[in-house]
Formats: sequence, C-alpha cells, structure tokens
Amino acid sequence: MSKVTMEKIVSLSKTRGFVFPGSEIYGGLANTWDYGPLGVELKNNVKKAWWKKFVQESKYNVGLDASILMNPQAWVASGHVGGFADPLMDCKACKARFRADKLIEDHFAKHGKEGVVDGWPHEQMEAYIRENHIKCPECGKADFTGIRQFNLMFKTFQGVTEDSSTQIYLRPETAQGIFVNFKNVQRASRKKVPFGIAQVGKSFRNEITPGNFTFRTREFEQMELEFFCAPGEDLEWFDYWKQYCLDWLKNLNMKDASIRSRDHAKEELSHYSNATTDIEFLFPFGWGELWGIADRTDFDLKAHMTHSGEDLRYVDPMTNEKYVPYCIEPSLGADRVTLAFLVDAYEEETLEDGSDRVVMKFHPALAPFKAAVFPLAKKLNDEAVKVFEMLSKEFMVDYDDSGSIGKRYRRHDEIGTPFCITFDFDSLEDGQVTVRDRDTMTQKRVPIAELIDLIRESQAF
Ligand SMILES: Nc1ncnc2c1ncn2[C@@H]1O[C@H](COP(=O)(O)OP(=O)(O)OP(=O)(O)O)[C@@H](O)[C@H]1O
Repeated sequence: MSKVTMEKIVSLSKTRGFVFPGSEIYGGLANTWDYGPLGVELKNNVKKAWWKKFVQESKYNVGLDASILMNPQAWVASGHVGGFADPLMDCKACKARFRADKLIEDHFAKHGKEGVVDGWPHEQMEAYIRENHIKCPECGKADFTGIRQFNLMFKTFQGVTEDSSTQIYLRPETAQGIFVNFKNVQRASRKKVPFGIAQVGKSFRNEITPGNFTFRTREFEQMELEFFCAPGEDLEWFDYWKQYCLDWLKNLNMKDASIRSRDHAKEELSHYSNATTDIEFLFPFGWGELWGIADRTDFDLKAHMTHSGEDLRYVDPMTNEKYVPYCIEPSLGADRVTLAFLVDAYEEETLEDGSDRVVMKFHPALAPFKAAVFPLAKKLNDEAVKVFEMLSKEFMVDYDDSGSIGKRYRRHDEIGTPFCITFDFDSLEDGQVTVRDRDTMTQKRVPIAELIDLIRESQAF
C-alpha cells in the first residue's frame, strides 16, 4: 500500500468534488478553498457529529449561535486587540514573510528535534534562526529582518464612515461570543454550574503563512465548547473533556496511530492557564494541532466583568456563594478535522484479481453518501428509483445508473459510500436487493424493507 500524500488528497478532493480552490477562474485567492458537493456533506456531517456528542447527548451542555461582528470592546477585554499577534519576519532578499516560530519548528522537524517554540522571547527566536543559519524557504538566502508583532485580526468598518470610531473586527475565535452571553444563557436555560455552552461558526485570522491545503486558512470554522465549573474542580473537568474529545475522534474511527495528545509544559502555558493539551494529528506534512484543550481558569469572565462593568458571577443556589466560574475550553477546527478525516480515511488497496482501488474508509456517520442505489439494467430504472426515493427521505443517497456495476463500485469506494445497493431482475420477484459492503466488499441479499434499518444502524458512533 503506498503512502497517502497531500498531493493525492488535494487531487482527489478536486476531481471528486470535496474541495475546490477558491475563486479559481480568477487565479484563486491565497489559500482559500470552497467545499464542493461531497465536501459540504462531509463537513456538515463532521459538524453534526460534534453537535450530537457535545450538545444533544451531553446532559451538561447547551448550544449558541452568536454573531461574528461584536462590540470591539469585547476584543479589548479578551486581550486580542493588545496581544493576538504572531512573530513576523521578512526575508530582506525576496521580501517573503514568515512566522519566526514556524521557521524554527520546520527546522526542528527537518533535523528530527523535539521542541516547542511557543513562549520563546523574540531574542531567543532571532538568535536560533541566526545561529542555525536558517534559510528563507522561498529564495534560500539567510537574511531576515528582526521580528515584529503582527496582529491577526481582520479589521473592517461598520456603517458609512470609515474612521477609527467605526472600526470593528471579524471574530478570530467563536469563544468570546460565548463568554459575553454567559449570563443570558445561564439565566434562560436555568443551568447550574457545571455546565457548558457550545458553538459552531466561522472565525477569521489574517494568518501570515496560510497553507497546507485547508489546515491553515484565513477563514475557517471552529467548534468550541466553554465549560464552566467551580474553581478547584477545573482540573478534574479538564481530564474529563480531554478524554471526551479523544473518544469522539476514536468512535469516528480515527486510527490510534494517527493521533497523540501533547500536554503543554509549565513554561509553555499561557499565564492564565492551569493546564493545556493539544490533540495532534499525523498529517502527511507532519504532526499538527487538531484540538486545543485548555483550562482557562476564570480569566475570560473576569476580563469581561472588568471591561463591561457587568457582574458575571454565579450564585450557587445551595450555598448562596458568589463566584466567577472556571472554564475548560476544547476548541476544534471544523475544516482542520475534516481534513484529518479525509487523510485518515484514504487507502489504496490491491485486490485479489490484481486490480487497485482507492477507498475512503469514512465512518458511515461522516460519509457524504450513506448508500448508492444502482439499477442492474436500464430496464430496471423505474423500480430502482423507488428504492432511491424511499431512502433519500431519510439519508443522503446517490442514484447511479452509468457504466458497469464494477465501475460504479470503484466510484463509490473512492468517495467512501458505505453501501452499494444493486436492484436486479430477481428484485422484481423477491423484493430483495444486493448490498455490497465498502470495506469488506462482501455482498448479501437484503429485503428492501430492511434497508432503512441497516443504514440507520451503521450511523451509530
Ligand atoms: N488558521 C486556521 N485555519 C484552520 N483552522 C484553524 C486555524 N487557526 C486555528 N484553527 C483551529 O482552531 C483550533 C483552536 O484555535 P487555537 O487558537 O487554539 O489555535 P492556535 O493554537 O492559534 O493554532 P496555530 O498554533 O496552529 O496557529 C485549532 O486547534 C485549529 O483546529
């Protein structure tokens, strides 16, 4: 079996309609991507699977959909106006711009070194780059400027005048929409601490070097949970949510060998954090952060209390004690984890007859199509369409009547359809169809009346 590469994933994504380059007919726009007919299904399924476990099946959590545009004071309070910046370096020779920390991390990876650059002072990064003669990835010269802080927030203007009083930001994370609604949600839902607020939505960061396909883009979606608990109980809940996140990935068939969790060392922790773990995924270009899980203590609510003047303390109904809850935040990129599922599902197999197939082994809950219906011959179209119509009321299913059955199997293997259902001449007599399993390629006869249950059962995770 040959190795999965980014080239293969990007190419399959384009040809089969998972992901297209953004604004392609105009020559594109720096690492923007559009989800095609299959990609939108896959990503929606990822988001649905997250919502199912983190909201629907959790007795603790409720949902929210806050707006992207917020009062700019919220970003002052959160620290984003003052400090949401990356260390920027320019190559003096070719003018290309880089994140100094990423240049060093790439150097680490190239030389098989383990290490974390987060938290290094500028002088340390500059010295490392100088002493190790790190070269510009674009032109090969080793002649960089010093580091400047570059704020990652996209700015825009609200209303008809464009001056500093009307300047607002596109949110760089969804979390602050949750914090500012803490009191509204707690009151309206009558939730008692511990409880969580979950949200899925777009975020924007003016990344210095977007890249690696959809891994790092300037517009992306996040799935964030802010879980509020009593101070002192935070580390226990931190462990609980860390395990919950790992279980979510594993229950959706992510391979053990593809993920690892990396606990942040003391010196790497943000000043307000009691504990942080990154769940990382082994992408073809190396390990990359998938899910950041942080114990943020009472930092965010306290900051919003100070800046807004609102009392965001919680009153314990049993003890009447008033306190600012601590917060555990598991934050996951919807696009990044969708890319991880694409990479993890990709397999090339050589079959017994010597032929090859590419198969996307998505968990059925994530697969764009849950099944595909094939008429064996054109004459059977009318009856086979009825099976499609019955199933499509419940699930996304495809109807495919072109080419040989073998070709149709290959096409659906390549997009990860778990079941191929063939309607043949016997089906007219016995009301049964042949169901072929994507992974084992075994076939069995199944009564048409049992198809919905069969597919529904496959969706569980
Ligand atoms: N530019 C981006 N493109 C796609 N997903 C992103 C991007 N930035 C962050 N994410 C996703 O949101 C999650 C939470 O964001 P967080 O602020 O913790 O990331 P980060 O530590 O700033 O990421 P990085 O160090 O890779 O820039 C990340 O784990 C990732 O899945």
